[in-house]
Amino acid sequence: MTVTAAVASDDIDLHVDEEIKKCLDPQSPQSFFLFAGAGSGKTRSLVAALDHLRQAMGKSLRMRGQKVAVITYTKAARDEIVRRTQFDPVIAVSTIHSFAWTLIEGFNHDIREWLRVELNAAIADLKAKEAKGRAGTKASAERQADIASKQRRLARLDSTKKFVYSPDSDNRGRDSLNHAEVLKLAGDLVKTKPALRQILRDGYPYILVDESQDTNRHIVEALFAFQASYKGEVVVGLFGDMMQRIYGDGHPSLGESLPMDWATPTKKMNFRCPRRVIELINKIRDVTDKQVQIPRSAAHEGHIRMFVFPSEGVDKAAAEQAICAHMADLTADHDWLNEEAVKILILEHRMAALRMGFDDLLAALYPITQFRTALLDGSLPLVSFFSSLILPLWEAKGEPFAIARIVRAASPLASASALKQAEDQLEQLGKAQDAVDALIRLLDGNPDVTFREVVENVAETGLFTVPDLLKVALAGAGIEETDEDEQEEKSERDKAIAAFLTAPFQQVRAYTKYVAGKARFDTHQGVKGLEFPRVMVIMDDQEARGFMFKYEKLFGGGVDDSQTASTRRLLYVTCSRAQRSLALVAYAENPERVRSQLVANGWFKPEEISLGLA
Ligand SMILES: Nc1ncnc2c1ncn2[C@@H]1O[C@H](COP(=O)(O)OP(=O)(O)OP(=O)(O)O)[C@@H](O)[C@H]1O
Repeated sequence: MTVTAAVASDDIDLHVDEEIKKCLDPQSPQSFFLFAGAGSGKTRSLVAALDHLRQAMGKSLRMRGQKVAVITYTKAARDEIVRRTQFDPVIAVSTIHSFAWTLIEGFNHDIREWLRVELNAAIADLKAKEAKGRAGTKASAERQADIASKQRRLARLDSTKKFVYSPDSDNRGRDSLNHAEVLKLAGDLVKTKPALRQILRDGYPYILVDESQDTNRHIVEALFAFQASYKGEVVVGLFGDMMQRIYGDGHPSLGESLPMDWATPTKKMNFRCPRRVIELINKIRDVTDKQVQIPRSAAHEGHIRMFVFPSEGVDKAAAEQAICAHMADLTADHDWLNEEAVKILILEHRMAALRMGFDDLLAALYPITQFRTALLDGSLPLVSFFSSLILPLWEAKGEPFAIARIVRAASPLASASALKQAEDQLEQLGKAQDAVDALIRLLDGNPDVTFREVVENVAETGLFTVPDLLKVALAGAGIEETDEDEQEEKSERDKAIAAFLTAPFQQVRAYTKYVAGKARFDTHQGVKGLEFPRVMVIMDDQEARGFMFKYEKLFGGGVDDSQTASTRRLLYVTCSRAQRSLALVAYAENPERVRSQLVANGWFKPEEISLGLA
């Protein structure tokens, strides 16, 4: 066997993990920038680096009270790294927001002075805009309200002793900082306060950042400043891929003009995708940095197909169902017919809601900014009242023990104090049972029952405690019918809750599945970092309504501007999730133009694109 034959081509990137190990050597620490294409094993290299640090350095880090900081983009990614590093406490994994807050929490004086400068600058800016803008308009009224609110906050600053923040909430309290402020503040303070950089060095001599192309630019700049202050003492390791930059928060030119002392290992292989998908994503990438990936030797050929439909007059759900059947035939992979086994990527949550049947619920509440995060993670009390109490109770019908468990845990009728106070405990439990029966009768009796009817039923029997916002909405309904002035004064939020209450209760079932991540739908952005055997990407500019991405422009050979560029990057992310086969579905005003452009630019072969489903 010759020496070259012994080096299998699949090992071409093996040296990268060795290079990173060298960077982590405490005798000669070196920062590094590992940027490489999709599926190249960046996350795997991150975990390998952490394993190495735990083994080689774990003991000495623990003795000095130090930790390795890992910053991830999402909570799901954080949990995954925690799991893959066996919950080792020497590895401190956090999202960017909690990392930033750990750095600055308690620096109340610095926070106060920073806020004073920021608020004054923002007020001056708003006043300048107000002087230039037209008076009496909605924009002017909003500016004035904003100025007044910032002035009130400024006036409160000196009496605020302690600033508070929670990475997982809306931070609406008087002394709260908001998410954007915490990131900018942490970035600015690390850049300008040597003492803070020193604390960071003492606590975290290794800082590794996953998905750093999308990591907030203030924090990224602060990490560069930190590394520059302690060259040869600390390691900052950035993992990412500029082609997968899909949020506006990241540093647009990250990696350009990198300091000379940084190592830049690169990877060439894509371990995830089949050959045909790799060929496609190489083409998509071609107009940017021209990085070309190679498949591993055992990679399958795989399948890609593009289906283009007119944007109007198509039954989209039926078309997508038919595409699954078509893909099953084409690929001889019958799991395309299995709901659970196909990941369908949509551009915005509403597209999933329409397809799954919870559109009224989402359309009512999504526009309210303060509800949005909790609505999408399933924790909004006014909906979780239905999704985690009423729905499970109904689903437990016929299972007395399961019902009793829910009632005992949550019903005031069966609480310990209610039972204690009751003269006859059995009679008290009977009341709870009657309330359960009344609710189930209502739900069974009318498939179109609304959220309002359900909550009214529960309020009447007292089966569960109704959340305050729902109570207010129920009471407000009387006013709305009789007093038009009152109705006008209702806030957007109250209107949204009222609209939600008129939606069919049944919609909560599909909603619950979607927010629990158990549906086949996910957003294009939400699947960054993940992989699935069968992927269907739905591109529909019209349905996505004014979204920042425009597929028809990208496919139709429109002007190459920042919108086309960000759409191209998003397409790169979605296509590169596929492990076996990939179906792209575009709804376009001019399907024929899309087809000819995609064949002309070499992304697809003519037989891989169909107009409609022949
Ligand atoms: N050296 C390797 N040998 C075998 N499988 C690998 C190797 N490196 C990565 N993989 C596999 O390839 C897939 C992609 O790896 P990983 O998620 O780490 O890539 P990534 O570069 O972080 O991807 P992306 O940027 O697309 O999110 C995973 O299934 C992983 O287990």
